[in-house]
Amino acid sequence: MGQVSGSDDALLLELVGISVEYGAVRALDDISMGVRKGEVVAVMGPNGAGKSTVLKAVMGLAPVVSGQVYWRQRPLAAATHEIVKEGIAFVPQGRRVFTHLTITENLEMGCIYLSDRAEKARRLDSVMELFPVLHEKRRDMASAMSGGQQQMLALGRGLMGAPEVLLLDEPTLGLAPIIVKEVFAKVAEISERLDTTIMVVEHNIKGVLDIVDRAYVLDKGTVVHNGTPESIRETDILTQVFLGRA
Ligand SMILES: Nc1ncnc2c1ncn2[C@@H]1O[C@H](COP(=O)(O)OP(=O)(O)OP(=O)(O)O)[C@@H](O)[C@H]1O
Repeated sequence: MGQVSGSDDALLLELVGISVEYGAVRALDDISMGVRKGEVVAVMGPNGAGKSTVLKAVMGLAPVVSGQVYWRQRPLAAATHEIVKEGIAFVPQGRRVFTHLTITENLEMGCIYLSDRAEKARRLDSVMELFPVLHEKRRDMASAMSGGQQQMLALGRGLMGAPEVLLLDEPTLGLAPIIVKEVFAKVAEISERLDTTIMVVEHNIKGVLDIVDRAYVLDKGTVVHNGTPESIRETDILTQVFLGRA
């Protein structure tokens, strides 16, 4: 968890009254949430609660029917590729690495819009320093990497945009327990070393609560809890939503 800075409680990234509809399915129903500079915030909840849709709504990838996303207290109305340039990176569920490209080429895709070659090289160096495995395998094709290594690559590619906020969608999905620990440790390290603000959607409740400052619990498209990991551990809110009693 990085240093939470700023003179007030202003949210760096904020969703206000957001509703999303996929045809007849109301995936998010008037939700409000956000993240302060330096915070690591989790979004948790059962399958279909709307967690991924929260991140997609920020990135302009979900059909928002009402509400507004604010970035540094200003409405965020840019197209998806512009949002990345604004300083918000999205690491999608399932990693989505380019298997037919090398590790280096995959990383470079994270700042494809950048024409400054020296800056691109600087970012490559710093990402490879953070992820020694990517440096070691930099000339290998991504298809030759394990699931855990591909997740590190997806994180590294997100960081190539030098983001202020990193949005992570289920970074530990499908990984072995020992690798899950490594991924959480790396997310915590990114927060500590780079002071990156992080919003992470996770199904691994125990693991994620150990690395976040705060968490939102979603159920059926609404926010049913917002608080510290301690506040969540002290209530039975998770039992209620996961057993369908909320
Ligand atoms: N592209 C889509 N078209 C239609 N319905 C969708 C689409 N994407 C999501 N939904 C529906 O919206 C609701 C919320 O989905 P979302 O993926 O955000 O949930 P989630 O909490 O991330 O779930 P999971 O843990 O299963 O990924 C679900 O009912 C889902 O079926």
